[in-house]
Amino acid sequence: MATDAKANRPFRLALIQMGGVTADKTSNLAHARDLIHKAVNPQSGEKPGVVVLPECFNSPYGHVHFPKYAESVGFKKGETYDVSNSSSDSVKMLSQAAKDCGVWLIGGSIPEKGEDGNLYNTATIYNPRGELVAIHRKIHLFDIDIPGKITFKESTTLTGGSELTHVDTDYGRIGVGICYDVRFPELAMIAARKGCIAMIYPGAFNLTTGPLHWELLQRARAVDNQIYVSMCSPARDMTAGYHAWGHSTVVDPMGAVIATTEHDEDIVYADIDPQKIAETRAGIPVTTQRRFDVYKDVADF
Ligand SMILES: NC(=O)CCC(=O)C(=O)O
Repeated sequence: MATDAKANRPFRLALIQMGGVTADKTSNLAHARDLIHKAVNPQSGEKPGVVVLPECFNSPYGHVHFPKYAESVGFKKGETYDVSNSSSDSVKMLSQAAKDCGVWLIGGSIPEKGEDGNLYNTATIYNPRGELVAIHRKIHLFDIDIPGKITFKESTTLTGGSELTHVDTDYGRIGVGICYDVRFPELAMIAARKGCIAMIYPGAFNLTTGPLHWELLQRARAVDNQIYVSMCSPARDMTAGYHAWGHSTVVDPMGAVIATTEHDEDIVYADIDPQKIAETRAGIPVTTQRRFDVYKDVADF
């Protein structure tokens, strides 16, 4: 198990279950900015250290919309990215909001036009100085067909990313995935073994799979890996083309749901305590009982 993550510290996590995403990108960005400011000024309680927006917060969700809303992010791994020169209105807004509010910001996801000309579903992540420190391109595209219920094919216009994302924050290392990525247990398992204290997924499940799988998948990823797991959804809008499940949730390392909501616009807060990970692993020591000598193919990462 990797040990080179920064020292872990407790923090408050805020999930913005944003509503009112329309065809007007400018108004979506303004609303997201207002909600970030609202999230860091809760009526009571401590300021959150990490704030999360949902999947596809600046555009309607659907493959026909991605080409029209796509922006060039321009981030190159390992390089300092000058956000002030960015051509992306979304990146500029998110960077400024993270800086103004002094928080780590997992900026949901946006349709991104990559340097290779492909389109990606991309999360951009900022430190409290407003610097863009990482991006995550959704690896597993949401291509499903449940006859009579839901057919969705992100790959019509999007390309899947090919890198895992682990961000060293002031509170510890955090893994990031996007929505359908949660169905692939390898992401959370590798993140936990690389020292992540949490996996956070901006996401937008639907009314068919949401009731069955949204919470189940988060609890499964948490219990298997003894880390915090959280998903941040948009609010549900029955007038939109895609009906999101909502229920933004935080699950602790024992698999307990410690914060959640229904489907309207809301901000969900939870306290993340690395000590809870240590206690869980001491009590149920699966992290040291693994038998990679028996299933060694899985250990090759
Ligand atoms: N936006 C998505 O990736 C949706 C994933 C989803 O609904 C699922 O069931 O998986």
